[in-house]
Amino acid sequence: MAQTAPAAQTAIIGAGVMGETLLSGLVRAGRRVDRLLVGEKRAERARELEERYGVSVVGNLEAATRADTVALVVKPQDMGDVLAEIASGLRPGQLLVSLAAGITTGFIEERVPEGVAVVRVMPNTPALVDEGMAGISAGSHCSEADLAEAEALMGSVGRVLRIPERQQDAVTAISGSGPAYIFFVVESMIEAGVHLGLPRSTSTDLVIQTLVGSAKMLRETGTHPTVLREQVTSPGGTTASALRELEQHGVRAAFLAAMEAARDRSRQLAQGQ
Ligand SMILES: NC(=O)C1=CN([C@@H]2O[C@H](COP(=O)(O)OP(=O)(O)OC[C@H]3O[C@@H](n4cnc5c(N)ncnc54)[C@H](O)[C@@H]3O)[C@@H](O)[C@H]2O)C=CC1
Ligand SMILES: O=C(O)[C@@H]1CCC=N1
Repeated sequence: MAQTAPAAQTAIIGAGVMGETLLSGLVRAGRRVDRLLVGEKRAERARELEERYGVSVVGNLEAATRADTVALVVKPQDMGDVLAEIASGLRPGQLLVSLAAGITTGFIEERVPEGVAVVRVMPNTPALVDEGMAGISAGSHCSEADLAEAEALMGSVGRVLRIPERQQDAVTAISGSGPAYIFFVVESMIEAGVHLGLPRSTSTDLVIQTLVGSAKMLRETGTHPTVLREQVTSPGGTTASALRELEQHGVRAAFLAAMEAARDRSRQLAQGQ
């Protein structure tokens, strides 16, 4: 009887917020848990993941040696140490997918054997509900098949866009950090509702549904946000009064400054700062 080849094995090294987001997404997408491995430094966290997903948590070197695809999801500052730990177990033909902000494919390629393919990814946390946005860029020894493999990995938890690596710091500032800006706006609107005298639960319901409805309109109508904003803004009405305050408080300029700061921080992380 013909033997079917076992499914490829994927390892996730670093299973904090983003690593678990990827792990849970792969499990939801139907990936067999016995084809997944995790490397995680904190013993308590490792136990938690073993109990929650039934996944094997092993040493980083073992995870990297046994896997075909290795996702690196540690902090940028820990990347050098992890690569030093796993380099001896890596071989040509394997794929390394880094999800770390700032870290370039060049940084990784210098520290692993030649012929190991590297893809840099900037994901975001909405991947937890399969609505992630990931920008992916090929390293210098990366084939179309490698890039497609990384695309499939991230595609199991949301949308994927192929981008030149020089755009990665900007992508980090927009979609990588972006969910935090949105949650910050949501928090601010909920607090404002409480100031206006609404019960907190009412204010929370109103803000969240307004956010979801607005996001759906953006995606489903394809109408430009300026047009959608104008449709809400009746001449001499309430929205115009509110928007004048936002302009006077420099909110638009604040968003530009914030995203420039995030982009610059991503560049600094690349220098190990
Ligand atoms: N949280 C987010 O929204 C996003 C995070 N990222 C990137 O994902 C990476 C991880 O970020 P988070 O998950 O937020 O951080 P985190 O601190 O929640 O997770 C990092 C995990 O790596 C583990 N770790 C540290 N050193 C290790 C080692 N030597 N071996 C094995 N495990 C080790 C830690 O114990 C921790 O569980 C970062 O590089 C970050 O830039 C990218 C996009 C979005
Ligand atoms: O704050 C950070 O550095 C990471 C990268 C993008 C989102 N979180």
